[in-house]
Amino acid sequence: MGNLFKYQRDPVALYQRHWEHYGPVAPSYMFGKTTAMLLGPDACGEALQNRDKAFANGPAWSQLVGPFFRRGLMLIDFDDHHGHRRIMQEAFTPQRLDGYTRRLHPAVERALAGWETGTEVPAYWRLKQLTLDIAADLFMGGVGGAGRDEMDRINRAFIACVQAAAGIVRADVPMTRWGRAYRGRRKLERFLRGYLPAKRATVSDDIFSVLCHIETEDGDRFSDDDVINHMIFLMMAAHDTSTITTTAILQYLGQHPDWQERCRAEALALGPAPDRAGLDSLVSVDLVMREALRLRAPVPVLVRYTVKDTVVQGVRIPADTFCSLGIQFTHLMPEYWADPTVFDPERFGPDRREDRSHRFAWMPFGGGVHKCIGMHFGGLEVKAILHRLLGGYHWNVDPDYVAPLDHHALPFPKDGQPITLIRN
Ligand code: HEM
Repeated sequence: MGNLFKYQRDPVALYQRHWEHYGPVAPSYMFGKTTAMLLGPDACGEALQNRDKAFANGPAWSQLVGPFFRRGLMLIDFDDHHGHRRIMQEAFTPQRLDGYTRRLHPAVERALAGWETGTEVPAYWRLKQLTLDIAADLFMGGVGGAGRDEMDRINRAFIACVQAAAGIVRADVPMTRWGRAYRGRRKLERFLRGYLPAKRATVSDDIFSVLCHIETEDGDRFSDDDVINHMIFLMMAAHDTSTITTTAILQYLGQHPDWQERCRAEALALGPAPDRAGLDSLVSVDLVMREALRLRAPVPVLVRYTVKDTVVQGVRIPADTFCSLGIQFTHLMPEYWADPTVFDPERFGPDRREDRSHRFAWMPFGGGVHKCIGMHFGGLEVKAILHRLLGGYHWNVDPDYVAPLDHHALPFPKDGQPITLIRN
């Protein structure tokens, strides 16, 4: 297993030790092979920019979650990726984002209606349910006959697919992470394929329908398999990352009542259902979101695989090397950030702009051709949830609380991050 267990215990500590010993390109042993850790903005930036096309996504991410998110946009490369990305880009134009924003508010309102107040709730799990409900609404246009139990099963299927990243038995074996993930994938496919004929037949403004009907100027369109593969990856990418971000923001705002008040004042000034420009004008919420994405990057490590020999920061990396890019580690480097572990959203303010200390100092959405295609949508979703939470509730979190993060796949608080919402 090599460094796998050390990673799961404390990834940043593991990366720090390698940085101190080797610098920006560090050998590391994992799954019986020598891999390369790329540490700091220079090494990560070189891999993300990928000037000599030596780094591929597919063979790297496939080793972690390949069978479950196969042919998702993040798992395909080069010309194939370029073609699919051009089509998918059509689903994220400014006009489409305006439409999604209009649908966001009622979806958030419906999802938040069931939240208990005055009693402790596990914020992470509630938000995960909420973002999945939003995804079902915005991505699928509602889920017709599917009730709460069915949606819970869908949520568990996504969780199983994501948790496969930490599987040790990497085959379809019952009672293992991969076994559960294979079952989850089959469930998701059945679920989505059931809606496909109706989505092909009529045009609506949800992402499922958009993927069924979009066409580039050259007439390129997605096949049925493409639509299903992209939907499964998109729904996972959209709901997991937004959940982690919103959970972290709830924690920090609960520990910093001054920031909570500042954000609330902005939210209340906007009215009940702000449009995209309105959400984008939530300046303090934006600073807090950037800081939360720095301190708790939802994707703390990116992975790549070298398809030919290459050189990073003067160090030769041979072909067929699995590489991990230390995103979270870079976000905490004192060389680029003042008091890096302290919550200080003003560091992103116009007077300081610490994120400009290096082009790749802050990269929660990655960079280069695979940079997150949903980053604007994700920001709008997080802000729409916060806008409603701040407008309706307040909350406190013990200033000494440190989220006990599970690092088997994407980082989440093992205790669910308990929180008590009080109505304003
Ligand atoms: C806070 C929210 C989010 C974060 C932190 C995040 C992070 C990332 C990162 C780091 C990557 C790059 C992966 C790589 O280079 O290997 C990525 C790619 C991607 N993300 Fe996001 N993401 C977020 C929200 C979303 C949302 C809301 C969607 C969809 C609506 C989405 C869809 C995608 C897709 C399709 C890719 C693959 C892009 C490509 O390979 O061309 N993400 N995301």
